[in-house]
Amino acid sequence: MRKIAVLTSGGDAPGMNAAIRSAVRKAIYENIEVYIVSHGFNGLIHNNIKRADLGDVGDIIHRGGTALYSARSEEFKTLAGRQKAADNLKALGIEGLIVIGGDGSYAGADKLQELGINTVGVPATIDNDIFGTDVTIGYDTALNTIVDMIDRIRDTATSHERTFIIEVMGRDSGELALNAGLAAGAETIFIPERNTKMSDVAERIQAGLDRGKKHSLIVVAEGVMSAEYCSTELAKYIKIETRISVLGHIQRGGKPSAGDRVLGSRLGAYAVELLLLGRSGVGAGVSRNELTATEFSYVHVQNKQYDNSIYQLSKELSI
Ligand SMILES: Nc1ncnc2c1ncn2[C@@H]1O[C@H](COP(=O)(O)OP(=O)(O)OP(=O)(O)O)[C@@H](O)[C@H]1O
Ligand SMILES: O=P(O)(O)OC[C@H]1O[C@](O)(CO)[C@@H](O)[C@@H]1O
Ligand SMILES: [Mg+2]
Repeated sequence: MRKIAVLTSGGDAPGMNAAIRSAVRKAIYENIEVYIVSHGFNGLIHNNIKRADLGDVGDIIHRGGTALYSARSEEFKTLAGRQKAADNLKALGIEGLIVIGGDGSYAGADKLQELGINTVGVPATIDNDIFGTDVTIGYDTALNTIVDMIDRIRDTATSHERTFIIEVMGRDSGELALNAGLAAGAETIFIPERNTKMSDVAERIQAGLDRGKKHSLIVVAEGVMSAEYCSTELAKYIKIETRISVLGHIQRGGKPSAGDRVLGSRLGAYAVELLLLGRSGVGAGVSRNELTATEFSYVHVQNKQYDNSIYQLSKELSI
């Protein structure tokens, strides 16, 4: 393989820049021509593809977001859109594509393969919802951001003796909510992977009040319900003063943690190695600190396991 391209797709994630830099520089190190595509799959369709040099990825390793811009491309979901994308790559002689993104981006990369482009995925999403890797690029930074925000909320919750309901991102995954809840010492965590009864939550809050505990933190994953809905439902069981806080896109921005930079650097370079080994249709990952490659077909059908012991521990510690 002589020419490859790199793009970022889906929600941006801190550490994507480290992965871009690593893929580009590793390719150059291996004497491969490397191209950068801006605006995700839309950029492929509209031919936003340019030859990259070492300097094109300089001074980005420490920045949040993605220097290549990202997109959610509806056109790429059509065969006609994907055909244009594949034709544009082939016209430049590009045989391999590294897709840095989430599960949706993997689905797109998988379909592009069918049109004769070798594709390798690099898992980057704050949601940590990709099977085949213990952790995705961006998750660690987002988790730390959320915990920092909840710490701030705790200050005011304590001062006013209130219950706060904090809504966090994660789409259908409870990973962010679960681990942020444990790390921030939340009393209650709602995640899509578990069914938590509002009546039980109200009972726990009441038991706390009876013991003299005045404030409470409830973390709710957006995949379960909104903070607003949670507040309305809780009010049916217990009369307490509540406030809601929707953390929103603050969770996605910011300087990548050292962990995300290391992960991005490892996986970006590994994706190049996989393409050079003739692999296609696989997602790069780390499992128990070893680099791994998992077939997209497997990634799509497997659900990432959540760790119930973390949920249990959080419950035991937050009485
Ligand atoms: N089934 C599919 N076929 C073709 N393309 C797809 C498919 N699913 C997703 N894509 C492409 O991948 C893009 C990114 O997917 P999506 O919006 O789900 O984000 P993601 O990669 O999962 O990242 P995140 O969840 O972190 O935002 C979509 O906008 C679309 O262009
Ligand atoms: O930025 P958008 O398009 O509103 O997407 C928000 C979604 O993207 C993510 O931040 C990443 O997948 C999800 O947690 C969230 O549901
Ligand atoms: Mg996704």
